[in-house]
Amino acid sequence: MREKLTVIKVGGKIVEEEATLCKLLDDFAAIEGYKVLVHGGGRSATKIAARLGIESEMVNGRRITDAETLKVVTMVYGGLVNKNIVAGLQARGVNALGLTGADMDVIRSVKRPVKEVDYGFVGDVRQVNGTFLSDLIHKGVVPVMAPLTHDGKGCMLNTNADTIAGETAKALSGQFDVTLVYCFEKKGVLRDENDDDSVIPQITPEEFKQYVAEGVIQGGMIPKLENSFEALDAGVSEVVITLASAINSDSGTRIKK
Ligand SMILES: Nc1ncnc2c1ncn2[C@@H]1O[C@H](COP(=O)(O)OP(=O)(O)O)[C@@H](O)[C@H]1O
Ligand SMILES: CC(=O)N[C@@H](CCC(=O)OP(=O)(O)O)C(=O)O
Repeated sequence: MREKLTVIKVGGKIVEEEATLCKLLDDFAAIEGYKVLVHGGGRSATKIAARLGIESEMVNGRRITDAETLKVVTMVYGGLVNKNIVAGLQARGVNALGLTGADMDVIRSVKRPVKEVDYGFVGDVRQVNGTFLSDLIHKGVVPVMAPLTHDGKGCMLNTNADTIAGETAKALSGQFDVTLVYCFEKKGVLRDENDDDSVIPQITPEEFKQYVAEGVIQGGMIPKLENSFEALDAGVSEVVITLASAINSDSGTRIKK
């Protein structure tokens, strides 16, 4: 039987506020067994870019990343956000190691080809070094992954954090029985975004299509669910979308194949 591993992805709204981040780190530290934390930080990047006079533009949930924006996201995700989380986990007795995709060639990507939109320095994941990550994890290290990849030719690339989480979970599913948890500021996927108690307990691909057509699921939730179905198809055992402060409970939305 494969050993259990939990991959938690935490988004920008949770990491930018000290109180919600501290609670998340407490809860993450309490998870038993092997674990990986993947973080976003889009909101922090947008705010710091604005302070530097750089405007942010998102298209279909992805940041248009020109050369100046790439410098900002590399500093914010690979530096500020990642190291705050690593230090916070070390303070809680978790032996965290912060990684971008470039470190030890963990995640290699290719610059997204220009079609209708030119995303600039955005990377589509091609390869995750699951063996290296699995060796680290077995040594008692807890990887903390930033949403940055590299092209193998010297260029860092910006990659959506939900995608990093999905791809990491997929790469580790050969060695572990992986549960992927997307946690954010709502209780799960909601039937009515304004009603916190309208959590949809489980979603199949057919129901997903229906909810998108009805406008129930929209925006950033669409790629999150697409990543979830892809992860399940690739061997991840379970995918849950839930409230950040509830990662150690059974609440939230379970994604079904
Ligand atoms: N049915 C839904 N239930 C919950 N959230 C939804 C739903 N449809 C769209 N959303 C939106 O999806 C967002 C989460 O996606 P995103 O912003 O990409 O997350 P993250 O904070 O994890 O990066 C929520 O903040 C919410 O506004
Ligand atoms: C290419 C791309 O869009 N990258 C994302 C990476 C950060 C992220 O995904 O952060 P959240 O999880 O907080 O949204 C961005 O720059 O916003």
